[in-house]
Amino acid sequence: MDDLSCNLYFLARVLVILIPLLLASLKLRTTMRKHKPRLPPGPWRLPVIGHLHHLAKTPLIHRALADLARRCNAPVMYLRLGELDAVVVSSAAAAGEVMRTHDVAMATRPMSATVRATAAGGLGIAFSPYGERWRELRKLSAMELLSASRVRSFRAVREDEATSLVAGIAAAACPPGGELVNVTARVAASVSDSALRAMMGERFERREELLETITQVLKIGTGFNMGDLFPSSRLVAAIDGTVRIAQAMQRKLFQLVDYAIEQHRERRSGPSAATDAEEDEHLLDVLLRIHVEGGLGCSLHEPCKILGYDVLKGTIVLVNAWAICRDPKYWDEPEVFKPERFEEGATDFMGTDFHYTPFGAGRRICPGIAFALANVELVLAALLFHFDWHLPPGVTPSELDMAEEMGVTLAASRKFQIKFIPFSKRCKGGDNPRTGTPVTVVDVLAELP
Ligand code: HEM
Repeated sequence: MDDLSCNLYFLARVLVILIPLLLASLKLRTTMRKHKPRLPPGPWRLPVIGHLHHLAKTPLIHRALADLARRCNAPVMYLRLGELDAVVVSSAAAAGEVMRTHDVAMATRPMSATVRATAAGGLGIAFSPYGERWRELRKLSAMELLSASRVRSFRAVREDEATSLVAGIAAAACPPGGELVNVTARVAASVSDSALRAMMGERFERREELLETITQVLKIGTGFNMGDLFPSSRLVAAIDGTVRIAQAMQRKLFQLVDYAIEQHRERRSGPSAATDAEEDEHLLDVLLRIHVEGGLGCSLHEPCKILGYDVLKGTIVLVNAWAICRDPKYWDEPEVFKPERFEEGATDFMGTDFHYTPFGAGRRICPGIAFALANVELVLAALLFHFDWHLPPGVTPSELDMAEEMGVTLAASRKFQIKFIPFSKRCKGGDNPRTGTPVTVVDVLAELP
């Protein structure tokens, strides 16, 4: 074979290999373009950190996300947060698609490294992946722990705690003391005691430690620590240190719960056990019974579309309920305190109106609604009934610092000091017109619908 034939033969062989490859790559590109997901819009991003720099202005992430969504005019917005893909939902219509239309696909909560450490990998109901185990836990909550009849059974505990709260404030507020009262701390302690007594039947000896640990867990579990955003990097996790702190907290929580179980078991087997009425069953008894009797997988995020945009498998979907609750599209003067906006009862808070979802919605809606309402309603009604509330001298309502603190739940960053003036008749133990006896918190309860 001469040189020319040799070259032509070589060229032909190259072409025979290249042309199919080129055609295949062209076809792949056309197919990919045709099937390229239509991701939601988002702001400009940087390498490595993605969109994190847009959130650096404030530690209050919900505010930064709301601001960004508004500026991008994006009720559904895509963000790359370090190594994580996230979609932020900031409108009621999109929230409805997440929590109703795609309820099943969204039913496994994302678990950041910090949450994984504090929640022991998702053993409890709140972070258990959607599946058989979660269904069992949910059934247990609905039928045994948080049912309407169980919540009713703790009525005496609630009334007792509310009475102590009112008495404590009255003692501090009545002359000659007449001091300012830290209402945040007092209400938090009272509601916690009520919940702990419902769980164990007694005040927990190590209550302060337990409440402090829970408060810390709620503060660090937001999912926005550096270790959460770069989960594959051991270096970032080591420098950030939050996961290590979370592990220590989880150990502490388990220790405290073990202690509570032991204390409860001892009490149940002690001399008073025989006199305990059968209906005197607390939440810990129910759990221990089920543990003895026996009883008690993971389905992930399918890809789906929200308002026409593709949300890919593995994406974290954040419904910014805070932003939706402040959207003038749904609320008249959203930043103004107007309790009368709820008077007609036109807005549902049980997960059907997606512009107001304080308890969430869909499959993972809060199962503790009845328990929560019974406590909140009584405490608020008792304090409003017994006292006139005043701000500390010289402070006007517009000067009140209403800023919130970042955490799993958003609490006011500042403790509220209130001057409580007992309504004089009630302060002196005035008469209940029906019974002729002093008005008590039980009378307040009776007035409730
Ligand atoms: C005013 C008080 C409360 C509020 C505002 C509240 C709010 C919420 C919210 C927003 C969720 C997430 C729902 C979702 O993902 O769609 C939730 C979940 C949950 N809440 Fe509450 N909650 C309150 C009180 C309680 C109480 C008193 C209990 C128990 C005694 C409780 C137990 C739970 C549990 C176990 C979950 C996780 C449910 C699951 O993942 O299946 N909550 N709560």
